[in-house]
Amino acid sequence: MAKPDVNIFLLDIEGTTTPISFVKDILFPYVKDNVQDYLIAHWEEDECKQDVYLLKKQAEEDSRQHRAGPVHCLDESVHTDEEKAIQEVVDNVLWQMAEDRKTTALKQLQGHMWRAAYAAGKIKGEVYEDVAPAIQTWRQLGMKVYIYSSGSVEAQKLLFANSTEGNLLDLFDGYFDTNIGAKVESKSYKRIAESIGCLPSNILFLTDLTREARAAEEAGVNVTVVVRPGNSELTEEEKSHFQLITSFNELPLPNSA
Ligand SMILES: CSCCC(=O)C(=O)COP(=O)(O)O
Ligand SMILES: [Mg+2]
Repeated sequence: MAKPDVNIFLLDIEGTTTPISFVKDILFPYVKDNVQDYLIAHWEEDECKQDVYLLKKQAEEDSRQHRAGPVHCLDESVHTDEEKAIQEVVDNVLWQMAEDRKTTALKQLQGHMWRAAYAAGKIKGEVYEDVAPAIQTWRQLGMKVYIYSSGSVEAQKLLFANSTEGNLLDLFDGYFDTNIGAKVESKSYKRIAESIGCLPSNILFLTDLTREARAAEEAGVNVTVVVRPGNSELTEEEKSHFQLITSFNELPLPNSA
């Protein structure tokens, strides 16, 4: 049953508003297939330099934490310094993606790469059909609606601006990404509440991942787990612990309980 003090919805993207298959089979392969050409084309541009700088800082942190990274075995005699540097970044990006890392550095580069793909009409952001009508109803009832995804804010806006359901940007009051903290850490949800200017108990977070749901709960945020085709199976304990919905239409509206 919805809690009466909830007046803010916080929505995950992958597995919640959007099929996991869109992210795994369309967005991520686009990056894997194009990262080398993208870096070669944009290497001298400020935005790309900033992306590479962040990736290098992350690689240094990973090395300090003894996380296994890619091993470089380039033949010095046939590669220029620039080719070598680009190949190292490509290897790092592919390694992070194979591990499904959610680092801010990786997500920032991915967002910049998807910009061109959306602009060229090569990609359309998939959004479940129930999402936009439900959000419109919530907004008519005076609720505020925010996004919290590991994808960068720019990537989030691109997806919703160029979606299968049209331009949905007007539906959202704001966007959060990992710059506010990781989705599996409870302090991220406290920071989000502070940033919105509300109490954690005013927020209802919708996500497919129970690790994120538990972190939000720990912060005092209300949680509903979204079960969509292709999402990870839930354990019996998870099924009984969390409120579950398979469509946004099933959500009991706050204040209607
Ligand atoms: C903004 S679309 C890209 C989604 C993405 O990169 C990702 O890692 C999925 O994260 P989410 O937190 O939405 O599950
Ligand atoms: Mg998700």
